[in-house]
Amino acid sequence: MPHTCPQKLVVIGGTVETARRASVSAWNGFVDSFFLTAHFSQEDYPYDWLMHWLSKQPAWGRSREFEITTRTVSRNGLTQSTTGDLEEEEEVDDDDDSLVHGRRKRKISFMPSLDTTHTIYYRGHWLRITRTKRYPDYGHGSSLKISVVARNNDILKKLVLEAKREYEKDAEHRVHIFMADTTYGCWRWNGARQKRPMSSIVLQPGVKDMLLADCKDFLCSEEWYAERGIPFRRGYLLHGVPGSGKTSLIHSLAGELGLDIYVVSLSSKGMSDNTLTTLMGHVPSRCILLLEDLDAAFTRSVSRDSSSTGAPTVPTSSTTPTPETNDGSTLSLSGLLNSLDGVAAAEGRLLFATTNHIERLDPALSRPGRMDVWVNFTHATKWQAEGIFKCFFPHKPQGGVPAPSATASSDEKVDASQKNLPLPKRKAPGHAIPVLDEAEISELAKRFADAIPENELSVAALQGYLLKNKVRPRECVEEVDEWVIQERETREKLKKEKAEVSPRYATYA
Ligand SMILES: Nc1ncnc2c1ncn2[C@@H]1O[C@H](COP(=O)(O)OP(=O)(O)OP(=O)(O)O)[C@@H](O)[C@H]1O
Repeated sequence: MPHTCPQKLVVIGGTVETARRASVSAWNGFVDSFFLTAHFSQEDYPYDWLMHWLSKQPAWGRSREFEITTRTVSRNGLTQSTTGDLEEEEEVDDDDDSLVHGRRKRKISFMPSLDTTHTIYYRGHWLRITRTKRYPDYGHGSSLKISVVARNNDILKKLVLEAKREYEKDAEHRVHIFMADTTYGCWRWNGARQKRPMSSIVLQPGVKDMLLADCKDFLCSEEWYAERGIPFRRGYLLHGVPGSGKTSLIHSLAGELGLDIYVVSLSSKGMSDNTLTTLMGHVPSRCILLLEDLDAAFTRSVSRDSSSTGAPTVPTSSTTPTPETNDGSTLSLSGLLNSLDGVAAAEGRLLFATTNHIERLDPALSRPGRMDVWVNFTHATKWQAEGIFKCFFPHKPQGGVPAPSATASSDEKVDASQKNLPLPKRKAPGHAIPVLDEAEISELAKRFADAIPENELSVAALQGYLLKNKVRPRECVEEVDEWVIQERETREKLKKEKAEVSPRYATYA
């Protein structure tokens, strides 16, 4: 019979497949009965510690199946972004020529491939490691399963602690940033940035020290708060003109205090009372929670300039929710207040909020208890202009070694023997930066500050000008008057253009 063969094959194939599945499930049952198993979800830190630890294990050299990636996959900061050529490199090299051509070499990582069980020998035990996708349909959310044959879970505890220690050692010089994902109501790791030295932020004398001391004092006062029944939280409101260093200061403080930053943009699409409450419930106890552009949350104005009305569109009564807006956002003032103060809100977090328009904030939001410390950021003062100039152009002091600069990298050291040479050059990517002596830098910085009008231009604008002249300290000072005139003209032009588009702007500006 011509039809018998395929039918037989189907039956045989089915039987073999059923037998295979039965044996796999029997084997898994057998293994599970002997193994201790720990699960780690991507949403939580231990997952990152272990992925970091795994990526460093020499055992990967012998593994027959693994994933190689250059994409940013976790908050451990080991992997770099975007695609790269595998044969090209293994590490980023600071002296690399490719930097000159605007392209950094990619760092590659070995990771356990998905749905494959890997076996690694660790402290006298064989670990079985499996990474799986938790939400394959959505393309995110991995989890890690580690099984080991052992009498108790000591070995797993040791493993997690070792992975944590290694992770923290590597993360020491970085600040991890997490962004709110309003679609899933969770936090997504967004990258790890090099810590920014506090010395690179130029503010009026005493401001940085005051903030740093306040944060440190708060972080070690948990008992004090508990004894008095005060919620263990502190809020800082940084308000003022754009480009004055609010965000930079927060990043710098996070580095100094060794805290991660959790960023919420309240005006983002899909933000609602429920989402915000869920997010707040998942903020860890010691971190910086950053609410960006607090005033934009309720105006729903895309523009942050003075032409928007500024009037909150929510009723000032803190109990009435806002109607749903076009972008699906249903965040209300009461929702925001509840999520900041509610039972789900994390204890021990430092809340930083930034705004360019403090006058638009509802008093309920900025009252003490929610925002305990207010700092006003203005346009650059002469004092700041002098400070930022000195940051850009470190001097060669009496000893011959240039003072560390905020913008100088560690390889930008000048040998003491160069002390008496005219204009020694410092190495920088593609440039030679002249190192002047202290007296000359001080004099140039003073002249630069004299030419900068008090409280008129943003520090960001000064930084832009200095960046353009980063290898020309003397010329930079000679040409600064001309630059100020140009800046004023540009601003006037912009103002006029905006006034034409929105006549109301002229009134406010
Ligand atoms: N006071 C400052 N000291 C050093 N650098 C500064 C200062 N102010 C601004 N800058 C520089 O200007 C740029 C913008 O600064 P930043 O983003 O911190 O300003 P911001 O006040 O948060 O602005 P916005 O309100 O628009 O968010 C950064 O590159 C930063 O290095």
